[in-house]
Amino acid sequence: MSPQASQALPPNATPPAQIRNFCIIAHIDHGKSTLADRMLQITGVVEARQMRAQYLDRMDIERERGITIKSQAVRIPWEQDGQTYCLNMIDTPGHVDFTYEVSRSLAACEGAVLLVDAAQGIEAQTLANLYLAMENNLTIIPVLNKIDLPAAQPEKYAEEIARLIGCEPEDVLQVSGKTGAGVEELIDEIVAKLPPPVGDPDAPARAMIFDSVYDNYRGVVTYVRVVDGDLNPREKIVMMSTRATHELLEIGVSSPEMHPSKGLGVGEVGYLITGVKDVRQSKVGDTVTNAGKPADTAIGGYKDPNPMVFSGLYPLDGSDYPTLRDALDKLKLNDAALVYEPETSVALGFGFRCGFLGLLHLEIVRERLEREFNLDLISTQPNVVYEVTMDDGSEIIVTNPSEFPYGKVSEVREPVVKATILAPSEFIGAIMELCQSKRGQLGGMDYLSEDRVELRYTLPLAEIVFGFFDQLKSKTRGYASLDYQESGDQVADLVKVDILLQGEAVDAFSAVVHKDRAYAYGNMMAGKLKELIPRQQFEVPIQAAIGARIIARETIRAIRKDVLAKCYGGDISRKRKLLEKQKEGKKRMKNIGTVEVPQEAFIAALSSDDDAVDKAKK
Ligand SMILES: Nc1nc2c(ncn2[C@@H]2O[C@H](COP(=O)(O)OP(=O)(O)OP(=O)(O)O)[C@@H](O)[C@H]2O)c(=O)[nH]1
Repeated sequence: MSPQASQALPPNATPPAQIRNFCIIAHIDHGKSTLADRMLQITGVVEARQMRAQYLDRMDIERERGITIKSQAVRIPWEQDGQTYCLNMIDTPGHVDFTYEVSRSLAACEGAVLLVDAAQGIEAQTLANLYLAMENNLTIIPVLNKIDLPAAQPEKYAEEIARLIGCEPEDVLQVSGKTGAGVEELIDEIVAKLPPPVGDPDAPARAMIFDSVYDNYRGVVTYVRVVDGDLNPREKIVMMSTRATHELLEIGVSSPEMHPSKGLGVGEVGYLITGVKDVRQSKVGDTVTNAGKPADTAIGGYKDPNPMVFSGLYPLDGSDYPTLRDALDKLKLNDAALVYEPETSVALGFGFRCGFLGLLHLEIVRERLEREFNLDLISTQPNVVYEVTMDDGSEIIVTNPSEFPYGKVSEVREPVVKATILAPSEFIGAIMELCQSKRGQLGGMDYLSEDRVELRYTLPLAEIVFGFFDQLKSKTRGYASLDYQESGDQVADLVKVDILLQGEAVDAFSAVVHKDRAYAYGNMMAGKLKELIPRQQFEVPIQAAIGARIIARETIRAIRKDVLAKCYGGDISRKRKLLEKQKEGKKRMKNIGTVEVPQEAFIAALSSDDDAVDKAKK
């Protein structure tokens, strides 16, 4: 580096030659967090006594479910050949719903540790993440983990990895995050193999945001990787996608607690605090530059988060609606991908239609609402976003099946994904059958070893949303792994099926399904409701319809439920008690026209698990 260049660096910045930025990519449960923890311990970043399992996963839900939702960076010092290096480990979220965040974390690195469980071998997510890393031109360090396990087969899987990335099996390192074996050698390898970051220290500052987290006390903490120039405290910075200007109140590095610094130079990774209160003002993928000396072009690859799956969320108890609204407002501060708007449903009352990145995202949001805000919620069947072109050329975006237009529709498009499925080869037939039944198109098939195969399919996202993963697991006795990425949309023959109670459509049960599946859906829903809705004093027809055409019908016969039937003799207080109880129960009834439907019936009919149906029948 020239002396001039080093002058441009803020006083405490590390010269790029001594920096290594890396991440760990792995399939879920292959031991990424355990390895990251061990690295922090071995390098003395976290003292052994402070160490708690999965130091980097902060949220309770993350720790309980053992999954990593939010990415984060840690600075790790490392001595090698008398030289002190500064390693930045960027933690990537592990689940398909967060692919965009993964890709931004990767873009902040020069290299990736490809971690594979030595007892499991390569899985679908290993591949998906590897492809993303290769797209970002990262140097890959292949590593087998959990070599302490008796079931480990390091030779077999080293061969598999070598064949995949084109190296020798001997080049695959062997470590155990649990015992610490091989971890020091791995850190040495990171320093030796990964290229140092390259950037222009004299150019206007450009830093990429790869994560942004809401903190109750400090507001939004933004994690960045500086590409060119430098950022210093008290400067005015600009977010290039929105042109919004903020003052840099604090800048620093996390190791892993936050330490303020005098600035960040080329190749460095750290955090910024500007006092903004909403992660939407500090978006992942955006470029930060200096307001006084702004850069002309942003770092490529920025994308707005795009909700892929929608579902209605309703409080079980209508009076909780304001609490739900406040809770969503609070969660939004920490979750740039969550969108919602108020919605009313005849069946479920007041609630919100919410958009999520995927099913896991939906589950996490729902769980946080229930746990952190003490809410009981009903969520409607998740659906994807449809684009409808009408005969007159107008376009409608449908995020709620009950708004799907009738008649005069010229074309409907639905989102599709490219799915990678990995499984033992004995299951090829079962997997193909399943994918075919879900309207999948085979894109290709490769053998990773003689008994394990990778299948690539294009599938409608809507089919994946409807329990695909569970079916895949059960058809392959749990051996298959799945990963998918959005891949545009396709024209499809889709119709809306309405469910009518006594001639009145119940919005919560409307669904957009493929034409060939309409009868099956109609019959299934009508059958389920017949079991769930108690008999009334009059006959109630349950019908499934496409527009005005009825495609399925069930009938609930008339009867009044006589709660006193079992009450012989004349104990008036007992009788009164039973009648009171019946009245109480009626409060929990929703009226669809003149039909009274217990809330439990809605929950059970909307839920896919059979226990709920059994419970509601009791
Ligand atoms: N025997 C053995 N078990 C390990 C090792 N590393 C991790 N494990 C275990 O494997 C399981 C998964 O480890 P995690 O570190 O949570 O895996 P992860 O890849 O971070 O998982 P996600 O965050 O869900 O992606 C845990 O039960 C660990 O205790 C290892 O080297 N040896």
